[in-house]
Amino acid sequence: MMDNLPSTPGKFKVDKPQYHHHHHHPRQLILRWHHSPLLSKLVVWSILAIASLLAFFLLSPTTPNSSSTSGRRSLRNAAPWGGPAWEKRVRSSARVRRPGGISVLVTGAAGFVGTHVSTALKRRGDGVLGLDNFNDYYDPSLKRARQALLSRAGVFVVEGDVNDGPLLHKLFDVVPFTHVMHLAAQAGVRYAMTNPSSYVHSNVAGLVSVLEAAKSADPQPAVVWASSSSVYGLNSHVPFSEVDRTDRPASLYAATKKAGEEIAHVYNHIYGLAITGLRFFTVYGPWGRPDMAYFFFTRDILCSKPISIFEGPNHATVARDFTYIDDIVSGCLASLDNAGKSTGSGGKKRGSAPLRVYNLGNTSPVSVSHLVSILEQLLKVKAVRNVVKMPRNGDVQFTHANISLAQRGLGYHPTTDLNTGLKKFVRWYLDYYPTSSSKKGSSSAI
Ligand SMILES: O=C(O)[C@H]1O[C@H](OP(=O)(O)OP(=O)(O)OC[C@H]2O[C@@H](n3ccc(=O)[nH]c3=O)[C@H](O)[C@@H]2O)[C@H](O)[C@@H](O)[C@@H]1O
Repeated sequence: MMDNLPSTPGKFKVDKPQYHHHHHHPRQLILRWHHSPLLSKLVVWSILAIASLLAFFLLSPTTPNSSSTSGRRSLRNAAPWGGPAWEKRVRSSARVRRPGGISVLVTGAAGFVGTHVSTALKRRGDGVLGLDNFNDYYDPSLKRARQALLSRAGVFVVEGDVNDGPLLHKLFDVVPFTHVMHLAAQAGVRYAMTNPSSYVHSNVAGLVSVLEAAKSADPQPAVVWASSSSVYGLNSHVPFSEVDRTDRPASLYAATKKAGEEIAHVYNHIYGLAITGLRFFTVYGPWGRPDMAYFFFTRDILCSKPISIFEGPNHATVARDFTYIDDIVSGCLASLDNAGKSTGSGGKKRGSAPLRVYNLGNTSPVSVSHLVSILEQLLKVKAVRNVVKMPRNGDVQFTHANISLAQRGLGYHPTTDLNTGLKKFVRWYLDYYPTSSSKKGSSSAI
């Protein structure tokens, strides 16, 4: 499956911005030199040379904000943006429809968490504008289905990349967003060994691009973004608390999320941006990510394909603090509501602003083998289990969140146990892939 993935997934090249820069026309410069024909000729030639160089760099597929591999996707694949009709859709989607409501730019809106957070915000009357590049790290048709869901809820998703600075600036020009919910990222712990550069591109460069746009915006929004439980890495102090060490990541994915937390400190310190990082603990549920174990275990169990269950050294169990999507959504909304205010404007800091990190977990780790048992019960199909030694490709043996900080700061109280949450996932799965239970031996539905 991994072989089909692009080297840099989803880095859709976006069209050049459609607004105009006001440069002096070259003729205005030339006219001043009309009394000296040689000089004017020289000037004309240098201007032409500079202009063609500029045109080369601006139109080349490897402009600074795109990775070299993204050039494989030609400009014609990009969705156009800009223009009065587009701006109207953007404004309408971002319009607040309740007193005291907030207006949120949600990046990664067609992603798993992004879709749920966007619809929840819209439901309570907040303004929401989505941004997503619809990359093909996993089946883009699932993202399109989520987009349809969002569209029915009144959320417009702009098709573009977080690395596209001009697009972000344009969005902030059109809408004075009060908040940014930055969820766009290259997820997945093990895939980082296959495609390391996509993690740097999305999770490091992409985050910087979003924070750059946010710090320049006037008013500056407060930023809430997705970090990861994986930042705890080799930490063995349980349950994981925000004060524990996070300087020993076990995967490049974790390292890019940890880098993001340090980058957040910089933008808070220099520009007065209010920033909250959320360390999500293995989030699952309806409309989830097909690259996650609970999802592909379900698919594979249904078609009697063997599944690999990892175990640690000396047959130690591997466990995760699986957290249900609705609990995560509550935590995200509470984070937005408690984000505090950015103090700067137009790139200048006016005072200190909050900088926070919260664990959003479930506080009850479950072994992978028990997760499989629950799925077997719900699907009424026995899994073909292969217990294998956990490969050394980034996984940690267990995660367990201490959530007291989020309880105090956000009123975060997860209420869904794994059994209940998986029941809802399986119900959705069988509804979304209706042939999956009858079509034995085929996994083509995904
Ligand atoms: O908590 C997080 O921050 C991370 O949670 C998940 O990462 P992970 O916990 O590794 O989730 P899965 O890939 O679904 O794996 C779940 C468990 O199943 C195990 N597993 C995975 C794959 C497999 O074939 N067999 C197997 O036993 C893993 O070792 C892990 O213990 C997400 O995929 C990350 O994007 C997210 O950042």
